[in-house]
Amino acid sequence: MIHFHYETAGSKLSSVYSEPEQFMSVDTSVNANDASLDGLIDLARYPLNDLDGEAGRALIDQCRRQLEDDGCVVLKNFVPEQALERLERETERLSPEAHYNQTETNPYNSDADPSKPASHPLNRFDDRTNGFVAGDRIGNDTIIRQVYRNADFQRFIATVVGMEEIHQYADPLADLVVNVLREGCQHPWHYDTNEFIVTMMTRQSHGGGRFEYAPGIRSPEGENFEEVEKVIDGDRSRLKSLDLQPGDLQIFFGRYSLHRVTPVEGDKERHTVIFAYAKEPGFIGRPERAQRIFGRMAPVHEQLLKDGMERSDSLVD
Ligand SMILES: O=C(O)CCC(=O)C(=O)O
Ligand SMILES: [Fe+2]
Repeated sequence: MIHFHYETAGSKLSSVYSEPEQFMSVDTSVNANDASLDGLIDLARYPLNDLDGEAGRALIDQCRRQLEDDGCVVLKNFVPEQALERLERETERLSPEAHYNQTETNPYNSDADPSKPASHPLNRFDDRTNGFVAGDRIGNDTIIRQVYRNADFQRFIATVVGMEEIHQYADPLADLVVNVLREGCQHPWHYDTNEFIVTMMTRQSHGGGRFEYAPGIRSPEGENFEEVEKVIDGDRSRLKSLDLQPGDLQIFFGRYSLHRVTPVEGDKERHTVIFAYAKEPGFIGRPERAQRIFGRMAPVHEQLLKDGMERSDSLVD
């Protein structure tokens, strides 16, 4: 029996994007591990299949240290050269399925606050113009889903982020998502709802499309609005900018680090894959969010909407 977990006000691991895949399908069960990482990941450099070995432990240590230092770790060329082309073709093939939901958002994905000045971060809205390919469009035979479902990969991520275990989302739209940025499109300054996300770039644009972030600019102790306002005004003094390349894997704690993807220049799309995991099994994003982000719901969301609305007052956006 599947238990549903809703995003609640206190929830740290909620779905920003995606919604589910074939909910009842055995293939999507938690901890499935039906495909080897051989050839998909550079296991010589990143021994995910031997994390208890010396090299594995060194890798974990290094990732943890970097995450502690600035909430972000990038594993360059995680996907080896010979698999890159297949990977790029894969998201290229999937990208026409992207749903574009052009909206204006502030960094908090919230309403404006008229009691604050126009310059206040809560009142700073910018275009969000990226598209998302939902998880149920990403088949079990794809490279990216094989990586997503792989037990060694999951164990690696869990160990690095310091969680006993992590689980695939039970949400068929939000579990695995391709983020598509076309020419002129951007993902403006924001925080993630998820405590951490794992992304893999599969295609880089000719220009722009840079990932920029302000490490740890806010914390559970405070929003630090003053500093956030400076960043939005163009102060780059505390920013880090990543030159992500296809095949790089990024693990990022986006809840405390303000971040954005700058506008894409040129006619080549920028693609990143977003792997979403949760602390508990059975996690499903809110139906309204699925509708907003993917332009539709999965059957499981419709069911939740029918059954669970009396709990809606405890849900946040
Ligand atoms: O595409 C990326 O590099 C990251 C996008 C991002 O920040 C997000 O989807 O929340
Ligand atoms: Fe983000």
